Order: sequence, then structure tokens, then C-alpha cells
Amino acid sequence: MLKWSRTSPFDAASPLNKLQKFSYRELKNATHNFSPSNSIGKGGSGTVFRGILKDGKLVAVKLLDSNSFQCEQEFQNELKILGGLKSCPLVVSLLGFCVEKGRRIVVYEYMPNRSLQESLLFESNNGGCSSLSLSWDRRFSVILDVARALAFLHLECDPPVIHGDVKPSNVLLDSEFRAKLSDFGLSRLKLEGDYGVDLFSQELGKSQELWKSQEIGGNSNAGGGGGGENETPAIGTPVESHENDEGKELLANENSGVDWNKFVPYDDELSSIDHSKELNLNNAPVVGDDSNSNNSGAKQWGKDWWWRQDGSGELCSKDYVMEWIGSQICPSADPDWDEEKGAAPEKTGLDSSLQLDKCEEENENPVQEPGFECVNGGTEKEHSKRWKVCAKKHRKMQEWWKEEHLDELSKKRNNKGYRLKVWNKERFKVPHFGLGKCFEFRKRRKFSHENHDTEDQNMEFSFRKGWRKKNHSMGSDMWSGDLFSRELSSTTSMRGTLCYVAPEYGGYGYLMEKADIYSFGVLILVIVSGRRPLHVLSSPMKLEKANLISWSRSLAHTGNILELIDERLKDEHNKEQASLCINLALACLQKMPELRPDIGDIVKILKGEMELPPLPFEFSPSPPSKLFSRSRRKQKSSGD
Ligand SMILES: Nc1ncnc2c1ncn2[C@@H]1O[C@H](COP(=O)(O)OP(=O)(O)OP(=O)(O)O)[C@@H](O)[C@H]1O
Repeated sequence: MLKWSRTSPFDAASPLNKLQKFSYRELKNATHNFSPSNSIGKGGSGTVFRGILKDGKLVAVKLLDSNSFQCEQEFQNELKILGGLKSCPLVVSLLGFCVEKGRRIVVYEYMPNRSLQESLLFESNNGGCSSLSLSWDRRFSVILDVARALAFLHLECDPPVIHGDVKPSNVLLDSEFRAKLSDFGLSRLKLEGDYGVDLFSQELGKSQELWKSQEIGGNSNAGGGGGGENETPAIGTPVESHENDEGKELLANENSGVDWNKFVPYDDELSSIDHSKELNLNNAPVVGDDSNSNNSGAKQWGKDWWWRQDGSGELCSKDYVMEWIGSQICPSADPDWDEEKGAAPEKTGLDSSLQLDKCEEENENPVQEPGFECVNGGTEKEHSKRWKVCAKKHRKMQEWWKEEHLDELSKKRNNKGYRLKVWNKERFKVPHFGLGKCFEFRKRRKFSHENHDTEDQNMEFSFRKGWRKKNHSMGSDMWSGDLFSRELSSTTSMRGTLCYVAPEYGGYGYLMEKADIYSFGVLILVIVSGRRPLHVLSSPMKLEKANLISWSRSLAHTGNILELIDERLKDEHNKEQASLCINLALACLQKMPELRPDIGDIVKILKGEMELPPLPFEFSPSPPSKLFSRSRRKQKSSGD
């Protein structure tokens, strides 16, 4: 039996002291002036370059994109948490950093086979690795490695570390395809009690104060950390307090652009938010009324930020999801789309009532882009007609979301069990697919067109194809639906990555170990199936297959979980292990965090040292009603 002992992996001295401080020049030379040919990957916060240091050592150099508050926080988090961990072969090593000339750069050990994302999900050969490099044995050992890395963080670290962003692009592969966990930008320390300590919210005030005081030329000791060189800085203390004056000045200047007052990280009470207002279509903005968008700004930061990258107003994942779902509900009469499909769209399980013909019937003037049509030209009557179609689709999205996320929970809460679907608005809060956003977004685009924004003029948004340059200068496959899925499954928000983030952590809850377990469950399914969690293709696809999680759940119901296994593996896989992994993933994906296994048990299960606990009824192929009637029959017969 495995025994976990906490070994206080944090160095007593400041993590920053043990890290090498690189000069910008050094890293510029190492990466050939950050040449595109040295670029090995791009994430939400920066670009990663391969570099060779003067001593010949290969390194990965991550140049952070911007001086946004989010990037700054992630940078500091990475240095303090990853930099503070004692060396562990299951976690990528952070070698050093650079804060100079307005740049934030992090230097890591170089992982020759890059990330699981490339090895598993990119179709073509991409710098030496292709999907074929991931045999079943390698996939299984990656699953075990990630589980062990999480066990190190949750069980051996004191205080425990919650990773917060477990996903394929954060699993890096060494020359032997052994996995290491990387990217601690969203990680948390679980300091005391049952709650994870949230650096973003708890330390925000302190950091704000310090930065603000620096901005106005205040004392750099304002954070109260003061202290000598060797003193461990309080978590959240800006890095610049250890840097030279140039660094301090830079940080102060850079952060002056951030509007701190607008930053509302999250609402901390789980379920304290009533989304019904946002769901209410009566509240949808009136076409042409800009006042709404202004009013909603603060609200969106508070309740809606989970879907947003930052406050930049860029197209966000929610728009993609909304568009995609919209297209599933009501494929438009877009000729491109029909051409691509070559056939009428399949009716999905999503919508049994709204069919293409009905949709067209209702909409006498078929529109090209279903979600954004309402701001196109036309009479008021036409607007209102289009609005009705929008509204109908919007309701369908809500229903889909409820189906997807609330069904099982409502079943559990209903002790008569499995007979009623409870749609309890008070108890179940539903993330909204606000139509408001699509209006606002359209207005923004319209506005920028009016302002002759050249970038915008060269771009157009199609629901089917995403952003497309009008001159089609880029490869058409860039704009296929597959791009959506790539974006969807790898876009990091302030709180994790869409599709990987645990439902309880949709912006409201504290990040806990069980949130990592949920993400790990998604990761297992992705590894076993070789698919993204939301696999949207431009060709028609059944909705249940598009969403990996709900598809696996439905396969579990029918007892066909092995259908999930990546077809590219053909028969070269271990069925027993695959079945174990899928069942384990399902256990990790339970909506209620407390029902998910903890990481110690997960490692034991994967190593064959512990039985997988029986799956809850919701995943059982045998309907509980049968069990119920069988036991009743048994009782009856014994009574006879
Ligand atoms: N140490 C490393 N060695 C080799 N390649 C790396 C290393 N770190 C990152 N990469 C490559 O760079 C890519 C981008 O990594 P990065 O951490 O910046 O972004 P991400 O995890 O994809 O996205 P996000 O930052 O939004 O979570 C990875 O997918 C991987 O291919």
C-alpha cells in the first residue's frame, strides 16, 4: 500500500533566490532574437521558443505576450509556486526568469517531445511528433505520470498545491515520452482549512495597493514585505521588490494601464448568483441601444468573466460555443455549409422540435449568420422576426446546457430518483449564453468598421468558419470547424480552460483538489480517444459525439465505453487498461466533487493496487429502475 507523507517541498528561502535571473540579451541570443523559426508553441499568455544557452544547454523560453494583469499574475504565480517546488521528476523544471525592458520571460527545461496536445491532437507531423508516436503503452504511462504528478502536488506538498489547469498542452513529454506537468500560472496553494487559497482574489488587494503606491512614486516597501534579501516574500508580493530599480519602474509603468476598479475576480459564494435575469430574454439589449452594453460591463466582469479571456473584447470562447450550438440547432441556409455537407444536416439529439424546414419557414429572410443577424439592416418588423428566431435558439441553448449539466445532479437530489427532472431555478444556476453578448459583439464589429479599422475590414466572421480574412490568404483548413474545437479545448480563461474546468469552479467556487481531479478525468478521455473534449468539425456530426464527456457518459449507459478508444490505435491497445481508464475518468467526472476519487486512490487504481469503486448509477448500463423492480420482486417472492 502506498503511503503519502508530506515533505514540505517548498524551500525556506525565497523561490526567486534559487532561480537564475537571465538578462534579456542572454535570452535574445539564445533564441536567435526570438526568431519565429525558434518558436515551438503559442499559448494564451505567450510564445515559447527553443533556445540554447551559452553553456550549450537546451531550454524553452516563454516570452509573455502582454502586460495585462492576468499575465502578470500568472507570471508571479509560476515563479512562486513552480519555482518554490522542490525538484520532482514529474513536474517540469523552472530554470529562471527575466524581468527587463518591459518583458516577462520564463525559462524552463526543454522537453523534446513538447506537449501532449501536439503528440495527440495535431493531425500532421509537427516537429518530430505525430499521433503515431503515442502508442497505447505511452498513453497509459502518460496517464499514470500525470496522476503521480498530481499526487505529488496534492499529497506530498505542504501546503498542497492545486494545479488548476490540467490539460494536454500543459503535459510536456521528454525524450522518452514520459510526462511532466507544467504551467502553474493558475495554480493555488491550499493553505488552511478546507478552502483553497485564491491568490487572485485574496492577494489582489495587496498587490493593487503596492503597485498603485509605486505608480504615484510611493515607497516601494508599501506592501509591508520590506524585509531583507533572503526573506521569503509573501505570496502575491510583486516580483519587482527583488529586482533592480529599472524593473520596479517598468512594472509600475506597465501596470498603470490596468483599470483595477473594473477587476472583479469572482463572486465567492457558490450558487449565490441568480442567472435567471441574464437568461431572461426580456433583458436582451435593444438593437441599436448602446447603453445596455455599457451597463452590463461590470456585471459581465462579475458573473461572466469565466468565459472571457480578459476585458479586451476579443471574440471569446463563449461566442464560439454559442455559435456552434446555434448551428447545431438551426443550420442556416448558408450555401457554403450545405455544399460542404453535401446533404441535409442530421437532426441531432439536441433538438427534437426545431428542424431546418421549420426554421426557414419562420425566417422568411434566411440569414447567413444565425446568431448575429439582428443587427443587420432591415425594417423593424424584420428585426423583430429575426429576434424571435434568435430567442428561440437561445432558449434551446439554455435547455441544452441544463440537459448537459444539471440532469444528473437533479436526479441525485430527487430521492424518488430517476423519475423526475427537476428544473429548480433557485438551486441550479445556469451559465447563460447571453444574446446580449452577440449583439454587443456585432455592435463592436460594426462600430470598428465604421471607424475604418483596417484589421477589422480584412476580417469577417462566419459562424461556420470562424474568423476569416476576406482575401483568403490563409489556408482554408485554418478556418474549418476544427479550428473552433482547437480553440475551445485549449483556451485558458482566468480560471482554467473551457471544457477542462470543473463545473463547481465555473467562476464561483474555491479551487480545490477535486477540480484537478475533474480536469484529469477529461484529460484521460482525451488521451484514450485522441479527441478534443469539444470536437466540432465542419462536416455534420452528431452532437453526442462532439462533446466527449457526454458521449462517454452515454456510452457508459449503453455499456459500450470501448467505442471511445482512438481508432488510430486500431487493435493495438490493452482493452482491460483502456476500460479501467475510461471508468476511472467517469468517476473523476462526477458533478459532485466529493464523489470523485482522490488522487491517492487514483494512482493505486491505475497501478492495480486498488479496485475501481463501483460507478454511480448514472453511468451504469443497467437502469436502476430494473434493479429496483428486481429487488422488489425478490422481496415479494420471499414474502410469498
Ligand atoms: N518546456 C517546454 N519544452 C518544450 N516545449 C514547450 C515547453 N513549454 C511549452 N512548450 C510548447 O509550447 C506550447 C505552448 O505552451 P504554453 O504553456 O505557452 O501554452 P498553453 O499551455 O498551450 O496555453 P495556456 O498558456 O493558454 O495554458 C506547448 O503546447 C508546448 O508545445
